[in-house]
Amino acid sequence: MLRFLTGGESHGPSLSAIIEGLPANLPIDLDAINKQLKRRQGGYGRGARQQIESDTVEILSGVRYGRTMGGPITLLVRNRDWENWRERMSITPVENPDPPVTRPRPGHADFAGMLKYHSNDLRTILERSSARNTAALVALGAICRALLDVAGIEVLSHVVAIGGIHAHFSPPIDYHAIAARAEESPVRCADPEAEAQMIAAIDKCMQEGSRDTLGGIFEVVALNCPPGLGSFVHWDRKLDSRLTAAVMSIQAIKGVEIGMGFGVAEVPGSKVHDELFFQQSAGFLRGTNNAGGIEGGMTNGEPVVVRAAMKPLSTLPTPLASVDMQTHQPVKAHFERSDVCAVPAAATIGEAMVALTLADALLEKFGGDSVEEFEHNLHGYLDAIRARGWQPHHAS
Ligand SMILES: Cc1cc2nc3c(=O)[nH]c(=O)nc-3n(C[C@H](O)[C@H](O)[C@H](O)COP(=O)(O)O)c2cc1C
Ligand SMILES: C=C(O[C@@H]1CC(C(=O)O)=C[C@@H](OP(=O)(O)O)[C@H]1O)C(=O)O
Repeated sequence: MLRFLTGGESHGPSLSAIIEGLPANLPIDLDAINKQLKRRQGGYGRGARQQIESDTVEILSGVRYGRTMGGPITLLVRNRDWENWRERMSITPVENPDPPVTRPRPGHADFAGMLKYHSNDLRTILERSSARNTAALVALGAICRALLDVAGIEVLSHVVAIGGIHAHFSPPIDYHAIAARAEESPVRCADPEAEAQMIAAIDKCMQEGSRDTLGGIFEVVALNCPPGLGSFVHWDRKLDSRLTAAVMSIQAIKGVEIGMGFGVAEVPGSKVHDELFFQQSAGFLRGTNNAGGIEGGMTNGEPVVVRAAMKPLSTLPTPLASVDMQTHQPVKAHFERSDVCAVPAAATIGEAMVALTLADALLEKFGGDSVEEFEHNLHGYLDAIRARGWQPHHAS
């Protein structure tokens, strides 16, 4: 069983994470983790904070000579901005504390958090509710990718919509090509026409007089998952419920769908279900992948396709109506600084959450205290299903 926890505040000294349950001898590449952290910081529309931060990981336990040792792995990502917040984030009481921030931002965790944690200062709420913590999750996801690599699984993403502007792709869909093109795009969108319009829409939201924020949709795809990860036997073993919960846990994500998603409700079954074929040379084949690679809570061998809708960020430069939590007077919500659009960053975080979920599902099915044992179990299973006609298709 894979277990992980993160700690840390947005403007505290650092973020930290512990992950436990990964097998020994898994290769861990610091550059590969840092590459993912850099991807998360990128994307057109991010605010001034990303110019302060330059995220890199430090590994404090669980790895020796570039390989896991089988024990808990402890990670640290420092917050550079902490230097500017030392006094305001002091762990010990200070003589002149910062005045409390009392004007909750509609849409953020401020209002419910202040009531729930009996706080008169929304700063104590935003520090942990902030998506800064996703840097720790992306570092964890990067470690899990090492296990996915052993199984040949790739996790990719791209942005499919920002501010109501949608990318269009004509079949056949080549996920490698889409992800490679998205990697070059400032908004991580592989459709050049939509990309230009998305950039223009973000620019508009940065201009005086029309300042605002934008949400959107990203898609995460996991290629080469063996059939049979997850299970239908209990609600909490179903892979679709685990993937959607993991992606929904990302700040500002308000909808998650797998494959055709909500579209399945609109058309008859004959237009939804992916017909099954068999060819001696290729094994089992599907004509379509409306199920998004999951049937009955299990991977079916097709690409796993997860899409998520992100709301526009709630720290608005032209703040919305709020109420001062001390005086109960009508006020404008608190504003310091904010991202305008973080959908490209959220796509990277979505990949990390999918990688964490798939690593957990792989370990549940194949187990093993060492990578060698894990591989032995994995190959034993793959040989067994190959004997029944299954073949990997290494779908693009
Ligand atoms: C990568 C990323 C960056 C974010 N940046 C901001 C931001 O700059 N300003 C903001 O108000 N919300 C931002 N958010 C969203 C808030 O963290 C989120 O809306 C808030 O915690 C409330 O949670 P909820 O939207 O899930 O209900 C960001 C989210 C992500 C994933
Ligand atoms: C720090 C990050 O994102 C932050 C997420 C966030 C929020 O409310 O979620 C608010 C902003 O924080 P700040 O007010 O310090 O600029 C973002 O910058 C990050 O992604 O590294």
